[in-house]
Amino acid sequence: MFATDQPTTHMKGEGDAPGADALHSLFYTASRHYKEFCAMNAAVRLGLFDALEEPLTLTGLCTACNLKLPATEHLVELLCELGLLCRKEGHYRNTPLSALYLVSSSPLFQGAVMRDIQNGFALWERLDRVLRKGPLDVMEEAFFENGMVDSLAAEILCGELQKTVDAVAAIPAFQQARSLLDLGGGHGLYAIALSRLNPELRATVFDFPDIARKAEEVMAAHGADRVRFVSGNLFTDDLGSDHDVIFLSYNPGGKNPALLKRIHDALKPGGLFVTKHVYYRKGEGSKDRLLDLEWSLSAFKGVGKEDNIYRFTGDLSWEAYRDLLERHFTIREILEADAFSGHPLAKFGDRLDSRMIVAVKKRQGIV
Ligand SMILES: C[S@@+](CC[C@H](N)C(=O)[O-])C[C@H]1O[C@@H](n2cnc3c(N)ncnc32)[C@H](O)[C@@H]1O
Repeated sequence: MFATDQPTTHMKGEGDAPGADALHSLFYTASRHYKEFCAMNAAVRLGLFDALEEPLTLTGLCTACNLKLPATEHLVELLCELGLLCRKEGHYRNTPLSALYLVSSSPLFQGAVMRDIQNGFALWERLDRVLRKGPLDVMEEAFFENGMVDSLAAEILCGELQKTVDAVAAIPAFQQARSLLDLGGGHGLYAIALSRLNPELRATVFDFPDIARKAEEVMAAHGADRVRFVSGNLFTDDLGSDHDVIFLSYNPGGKNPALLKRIHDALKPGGLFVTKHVYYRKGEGSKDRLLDLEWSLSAFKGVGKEDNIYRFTGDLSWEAYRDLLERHFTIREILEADAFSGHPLAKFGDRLDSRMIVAVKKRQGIV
């Protein structure tokens, strides 16, 4: 049956037919990374890193986490290869990396980021349906509420939050500010951190009502008694007036002229507007095909999505947004992603080439 002289149509090297190595290499890399993610995720969900804050033997670990052999041995050895565990004299324990980010009691625990990535896979598994029938409809509020805000909160604590608020706190006018509005502030961490950097500042986190519970939980955990939550839709509801600072980070309205007018109206003359988003230059196409494809998996029932990642209906190009901004604000500073952003990460943590703009409101209104 397997005689070498048996004719085959697609043997490697025969005629112009390509060998399968290049294809198998794609399968291999993609599936291996996926399996590694599953292994890390299971370890977090089963509390393995929590147990390995103290060194344990394999049997000790199995008892502590109620796990079975031989799979557990393979898992812990794999986690050693990935740099998340180390083994010494028959005992396993966390490395500094897993101790800081994968132990659930750590303030920098990244479990929510992993859950959000996992939720993203559930959408990807429906790609063929999307290709035939179009994007899956999600309520905008539910989309953000469904783990994404928790994930963003965990992710930005690893660097983006600190770099961003340090850049804002370095602006002299910020130290004089008494009121700040964090529009689409979600978890509220920016408002909380900025209020710590200016003891006279009172901050309002404005977001959909579904986000209130999460934001209030974060505020309570940080004892942020000068920060409050106000619920509403930032495109239609009252944003208040005479704010000293308006902060807008990664929001569907980040390139929208109508929202810019509302922000201008809600700021006092001379007030600071700090905005951090991914912009597209005029005529620019895809920044990342994989992320564009992910973007196309779901459609908001609310603001419309356009074809590329973080592009929304009604968005202005980078040039047009900056021109409009310059008519009504004085731009003080434009920071590139390296100055404030964290590591690129799947699903909404992607920095791409985002920018942070610091602008001051001029005296005349937008007409
Ligand atoms: C990607 S998250 C960004 C959260 C936070 N600003 C940050 O940078 O980490 C977008 C936030 O905007 C909120 N949001 C989106 N559209 C909104 C709207 N129309 N009105 C109020 N909040 C909105 C979402 O609920 C979510 O909390």
